[in-house]
Amino acid sequence: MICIFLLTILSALIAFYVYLIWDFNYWKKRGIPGPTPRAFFGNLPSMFTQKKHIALEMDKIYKEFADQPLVGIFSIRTPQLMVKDPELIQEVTVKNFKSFHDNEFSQLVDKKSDPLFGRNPFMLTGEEWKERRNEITPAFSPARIKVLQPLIDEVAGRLTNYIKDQHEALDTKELASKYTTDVVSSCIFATDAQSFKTEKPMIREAGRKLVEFTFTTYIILFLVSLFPFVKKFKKFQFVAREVEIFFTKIMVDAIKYRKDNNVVRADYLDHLMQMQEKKQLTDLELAAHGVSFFADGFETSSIVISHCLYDIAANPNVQQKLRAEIQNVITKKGGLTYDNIAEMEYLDQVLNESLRCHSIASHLSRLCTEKTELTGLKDKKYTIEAGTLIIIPFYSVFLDAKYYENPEKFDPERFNAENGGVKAYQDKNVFFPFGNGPRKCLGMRFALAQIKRCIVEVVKNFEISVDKKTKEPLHPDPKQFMIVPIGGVWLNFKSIEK
Ligand code: HEM
Repeated sequence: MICIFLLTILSALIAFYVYLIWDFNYWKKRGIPGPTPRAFFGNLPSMFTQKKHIALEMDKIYKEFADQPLVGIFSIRTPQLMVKDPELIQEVTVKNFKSFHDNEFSQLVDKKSDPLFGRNPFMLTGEEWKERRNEITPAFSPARIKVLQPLIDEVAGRLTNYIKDQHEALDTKELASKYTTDVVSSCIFATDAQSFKTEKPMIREAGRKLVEFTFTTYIILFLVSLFPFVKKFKKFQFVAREVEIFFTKIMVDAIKYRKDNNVVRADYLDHLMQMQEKKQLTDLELAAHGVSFFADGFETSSIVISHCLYDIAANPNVQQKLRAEIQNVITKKGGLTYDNIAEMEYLDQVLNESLRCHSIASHLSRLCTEKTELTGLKDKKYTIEAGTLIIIPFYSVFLDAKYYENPEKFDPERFNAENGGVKAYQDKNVFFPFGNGPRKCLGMRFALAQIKRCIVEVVKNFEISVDKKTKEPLHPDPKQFMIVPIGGVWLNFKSIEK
């Protein structure tokens, strides 16, 4: 009896092992090079062991296959294709977009399983994605963002007052999260999130729950990597029900307040209200739009702000030059309007260089939805099967010495006008911090407006320096999905007396 039992267990283990390694010849058969995968882990063990950030793990593979345009890798047992060559990246994201319009997350949720995330453009696929993106794009026009500028200014003022009241080094990620939470909440929900006043304000806590990867999230990601077919039958819920109820109520209240008090302001909320009338959207659908803006808007921008302030603090010459530009614009133009800030060329260079040195994530992803042929260098053809997940390792591309001289150096001058500006790198397809092609970041204009306003506010009012509590060189925290430094970014702020 025991023998039969042990034999059954052994057979099951062997069957499972064979299942795990069954496809490990996939890339070899197609003539695509790649690192040897390990049973159970594939080539990206840190996705689950969390010993190293996934960006560093991918970077190791990227460098190991330095001269290869494509590298075949495995996530546990599933073949994935790392596309490294800039021309091929352009083919996937732009030229052949019709075969690569979805991303890796889009298969995990739907509207039924997760009413809020299931309606976020980032998660949608095909026609529904297109429709939703078209619906919301006008809300991010320069005119609508300009209307929000006074709200952003007000929060920038709160930020300055808050910093002045502190007498020790501050964790800039935390500081920037307070700022972006208040800006985004004021711009979408017309509500003061009170991040600078209260220790744990409700909106910030709910926002935290929206973006954090919980243990359950990791289990789901692990299971779908192990058994990819599960995605066909089962969709998941990432936003907890209580968070869904919280944000739906905020959205409904904001709209009611506007209607009851006849508030007219041509902004994002106004755009949603017009859509509600035209398309008979439900409260839940409106809340989903609001939550998309909130979730996509506060965390990403706060990471970028904290990295950019770190770069400015660590490079006193850059700080001086930037402060001079800001003073100059204020003196000549009389104030910090949306247009005046947009005209600051050096600020743009500094921010772009910071986005290059510190990508917010390891890669973009695209799912191949129909068999497609890509054309590489010397007209070499590569056939990509439907279902293949494409990994575009932008973290590594931006730090590749082939495209950037002395890539580890923070040097805003590489983006100056004499060198062709940022366009020179965009034309070579080696700079795309907001993604590329029709699926490029929808909130880029808003992100730039809130980030630049924050940087200008801080550099105008404070001399900043890196505090010894910061662990240098910065090293990505393996426990976070986005690239956030271990231990935080601690800066000292010295008020500039006028
Ligand atoms: C500096 C801050 C930000 C960065 C670096 C950033 C970066 C990105 C990237 C890399 C993508 C994927 C693009 C692709 O696959 O080609 C993306 C998508 C997206 N972002 Fe952002 N983002 C930022 C801020 C924002 C903000 C503030 C919002 C909204 C208010 C936003 C809304 C979105 C949306 C809706 C998508 C999905 C677009 C689609 O799939 O059609 N992002 N972002």
